[in-house]
Amino acid sequence: MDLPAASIRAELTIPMQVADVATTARVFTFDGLVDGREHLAIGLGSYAAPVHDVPSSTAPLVRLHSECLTGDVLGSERCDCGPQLHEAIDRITDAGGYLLYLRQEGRGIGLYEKLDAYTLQDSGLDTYQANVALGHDADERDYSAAAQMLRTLGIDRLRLLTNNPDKAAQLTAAGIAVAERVPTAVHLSPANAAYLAAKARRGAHVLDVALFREH
Ligand SMILES: Nc1nc2c(ncn2[C@@H]2O[C@H](COP(=O)(O)OP(=O)(O)OP(=O)(O)O)[C@@H](O)[C@H]2O)c(=O)[nH]1
Ligand SMILES: [Zn+2]
Repeated sequence: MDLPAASIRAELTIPMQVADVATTARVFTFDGLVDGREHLAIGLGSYAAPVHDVPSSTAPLVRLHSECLTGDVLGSERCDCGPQLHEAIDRITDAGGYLLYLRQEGRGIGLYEKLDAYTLQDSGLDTYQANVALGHDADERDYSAAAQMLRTLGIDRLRLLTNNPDKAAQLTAAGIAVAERVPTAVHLSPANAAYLAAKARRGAHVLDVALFREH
């Protein structure tokens, strides 16, 4: 699939403190992304160093993290996005790689629509049925911009931290080699059990029960 080339718009260093872990992030913004959204690439560990210092022989650990304001910022327990974000920051800081923070709130339907979908879920629909009831696809995410960002950073081969095979399939179709799919933990809480069960039932995610972590 031919994607137009993007370019780096700015590159800056941000010192971070996440939970107990202090780390440094190298943050990139981009021009020319196909969906016009303000996605970030965040280099961690050895990739927090300027790109030209990074050895090209190692496949970086990469997570495509879809924005979830309620989970990432507010600590909502309706989903497992917040703990997965923190897990990704820890693991990528150790291994070296990139967190792509993708502005795909609500699997691409936006924040207000996601909250409407939550209301429908409170009256009995599951997470995918609620999207469809609102006139959306079950999952509207397209990872073309993520592939453009990776190309721009000089990454054409990576290890992908995810339980979602669609992310690997879309990157592969865009010409990025996924050397390995590294499972992310499943962070189980009473409030997100139905959501995780719906994901497992739909079968589009590989949820390894051994990786379920109780809060
Ligand atoms: N529409 C909708 N979006 C949701 C809901 N719960 C979480 N999300 C969004 O789903 C996205 C995260 O997707 P998940 O299916 O949890 O995980 P994933 O990114 O596909 O897979 P992993 O890489 O394994 O974490 C974020 O954008 C959340 O805002 C929901 O009930 N409805
Ligand atoms: Zn979430």
